[in-house]
Amino acid sequence: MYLSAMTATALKTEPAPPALQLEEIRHRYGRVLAVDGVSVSVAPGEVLCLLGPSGCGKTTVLRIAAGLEPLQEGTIRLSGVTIAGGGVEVPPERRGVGLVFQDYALFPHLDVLDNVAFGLTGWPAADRRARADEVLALVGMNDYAHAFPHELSGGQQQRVALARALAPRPRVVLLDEPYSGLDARLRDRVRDEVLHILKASGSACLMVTHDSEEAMFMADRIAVMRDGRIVQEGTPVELYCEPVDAFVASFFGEVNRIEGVVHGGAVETPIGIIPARGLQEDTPVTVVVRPEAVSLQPWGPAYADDPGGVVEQARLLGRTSLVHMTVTAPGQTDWSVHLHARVPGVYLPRPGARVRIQIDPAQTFVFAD
Ligand SMILES: Nc1ncnc2c1ncn2[C@@H]1O[C@H](COP(=O)(O)OP(=O)(O)OP(=O)(O)O)[C@@H](O)[C@H]1O
Repeated sequence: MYLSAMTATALKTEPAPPALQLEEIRHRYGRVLAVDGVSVSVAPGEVLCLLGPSGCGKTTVLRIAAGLEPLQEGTIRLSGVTIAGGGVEVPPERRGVGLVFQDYALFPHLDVLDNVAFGLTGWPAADRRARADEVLALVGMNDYAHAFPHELSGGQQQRVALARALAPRPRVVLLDEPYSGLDARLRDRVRDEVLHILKASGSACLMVTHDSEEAMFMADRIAVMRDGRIVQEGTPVELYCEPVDAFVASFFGEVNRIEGVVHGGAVETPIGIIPARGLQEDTPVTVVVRPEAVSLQPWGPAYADDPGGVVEQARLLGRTSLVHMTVTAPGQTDWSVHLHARVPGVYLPRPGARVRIQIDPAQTFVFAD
């Protein structure tokens, strides 16, 4: 086929529209403003996780994207085409979107195979069967092809629901806590498989979770939500290493918090002087220190001027050990904080032992209160 030079240039330079784009979504349940101006886009082949605590509005965003909740305000586009907003409202079954929702149940009167094949309308019979078998094998459920949903555990039903959503190779997949019914070992395997399936299929995925580790495992980008709004969006590395506030920092694992006040561009604390760039004199602040930012060494006389802690408890958690300490400011007896350190491997100093502490500044943050 002949393309004019101009068309060819346009084809080369025109970026593909997002597979899914939500713009300024607002949603009320009666007087509750559940979603307050959420905008996100997911590129083809990208996995974006909405991460936030219970009640922050993330499921509502996903339900609106799916069409399970009518859009009240905003616009939704699929590959650049408006499917909801401005008087348009395409019903869920015509959006070409794969859904795995807690309440989007399997069809009770169909067996597992037929549930999975259901969405493959228009496929030749042999291809439907082959594709259904293929996705059931991917989620480890091909032995149950002829079982009915009521004969399966919650976790097994969830795997079938995943297979059903992925079978038609949709452009966009919406997942709401898709692994919540699975035990830890199965969850690790299934989510690993789902990630590979999504990446191989090129489907864009918007996933909701309250579990930061799950979000970091799955996501190319994460949008953290609080009270109906997105408070920070970025790659997992950006969110972990440059959180915008203590809420985001603490969402990526338990943190130590130390209250203080900025003096001369820094905050003096029992664990040392922490730089507080860009914050005004006398600003009350919270210093956030990840437990993995704290490294420990047995105490020695050479460390007399360094911050030191007295161990209260030490527990092995598997790959890491968690050490609870009281840290007292050098040269003072009545200014101390309780601090947790997470150290690799088995490191279990006995209660009462003195340890020298060092803090990794890259994992220590100062936020104005
Ligand atoms: N059908 C409904 N009717 C009334 N209020 C609702 C409804 N669904 C959700 N809400 C309210 O809207 C807010 C957001 O709920 P949503 O389920 O979207 O949050 P979430 O972040 O997904 O929480 P969870 O992780 O617990 O599912 C909450 O305050 C919730 O109580």
